[in-house]
Amino acid sequence: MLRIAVPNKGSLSEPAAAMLREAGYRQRRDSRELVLPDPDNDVEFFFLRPRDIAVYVGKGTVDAGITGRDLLLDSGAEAVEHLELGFAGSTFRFAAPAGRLSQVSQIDGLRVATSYPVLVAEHLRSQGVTPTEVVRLDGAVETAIRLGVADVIADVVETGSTLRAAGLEVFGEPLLRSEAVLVRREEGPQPVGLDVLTRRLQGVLTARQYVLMDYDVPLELVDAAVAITPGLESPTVSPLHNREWAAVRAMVRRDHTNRVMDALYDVGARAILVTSIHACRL
Ligand SMILES: Nc1ncnc2c1ncn2[C@@H]1O[C@H](COP(=O)(O)OP(=O)(O)OP(=O)(O)O)[C@@H](O)[C@H]1O
Ligand SMILES: O=P(O)(O)OC[C@H]1O[C@H](OP(=O)(O)OP(=O)(O)O)[C@H](O)[C@@H]1O
Ligand SMILES: [Mg+2]
Repeated sequence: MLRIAVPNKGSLSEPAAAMLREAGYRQRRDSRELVLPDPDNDVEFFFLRPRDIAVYVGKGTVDAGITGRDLLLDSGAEAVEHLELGFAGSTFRFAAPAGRLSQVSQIDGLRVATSYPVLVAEHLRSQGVTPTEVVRLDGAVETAIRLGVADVIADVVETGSTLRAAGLEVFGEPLLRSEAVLVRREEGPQPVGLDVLTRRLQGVLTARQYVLMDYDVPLELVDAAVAITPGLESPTVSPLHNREWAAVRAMVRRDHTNRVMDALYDVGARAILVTSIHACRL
């Protein structure tokens, strides 16, 4: 039975559960449940703190887990990224009071507050920058400068509104781009069942990223239309009752939907229909 760690709290928790549910797995109804067997799918879920998940996976007590790339790197655990999951995207950045600092080298001799001390210390070392102190805080890191605990912070930035509200501004290049990832143990054989979990999650990613597009097009324009919708492998072209026209079905990137419909209409396609993909296995 594959043992899978899932975030029990925080920003990763709800989207991780939603993704697993879409992939056909049972998910807990009560947020106090800590373990959830799913015998029909031959897996067992363990609800753990997102920060601890890479540690459990690295030690081999669970086979795989969902966490953030930033948390994985900060953990120093013997776990590696197995699959990007496409949610909880963010950057990890240095920030200081607006207008005060412009490059990472200026952190030399300053105090940095962060919830990700390993990641930050390693990054600064790789840049040859030596802060006087890396102060580890649990959260609300943006307040550390105002309260005099640090001169600079390093934290997760999504919209930037938390930084703005604290009068702070990012500077230097991002330390990394993070998102939710499926992690597995670095060493040893691949756990039995991980391939099925991976295919199911990839199916969810594809179903979220693509739509199905159907349209009718005069036979002489099929090649021009198919060039616009090449699909993942090759689009389906079917005859219509009116023998001068064909029906085409292809997968199209969801975020390209309207642009592709405009282009198809311009080449002469009509009756263009778009449908969501509920589930898929490529
Ligand atoms: N605003 C955000 N947007 C996207 N990802 C975020 C955001 N805040 C945190 N994360 C991601 O969530 C993970 C951290 O989860 P964790 O549960 O430790 O903190 P949290 O989500 O900030 O929750 P809390 O602060 O309530 O404990 C990291 O991978 C981080 O990149
Ligand atoms: O760029 P934004 O869209 O503002 O998002 C980034 C903020 O979100 C998270 O904070 P959270 O709300 O989890 O509080 P915390 O600092 O206590 O973890 C993160 O630590 C940042 O502070
Ligand atoms: Mg937080």
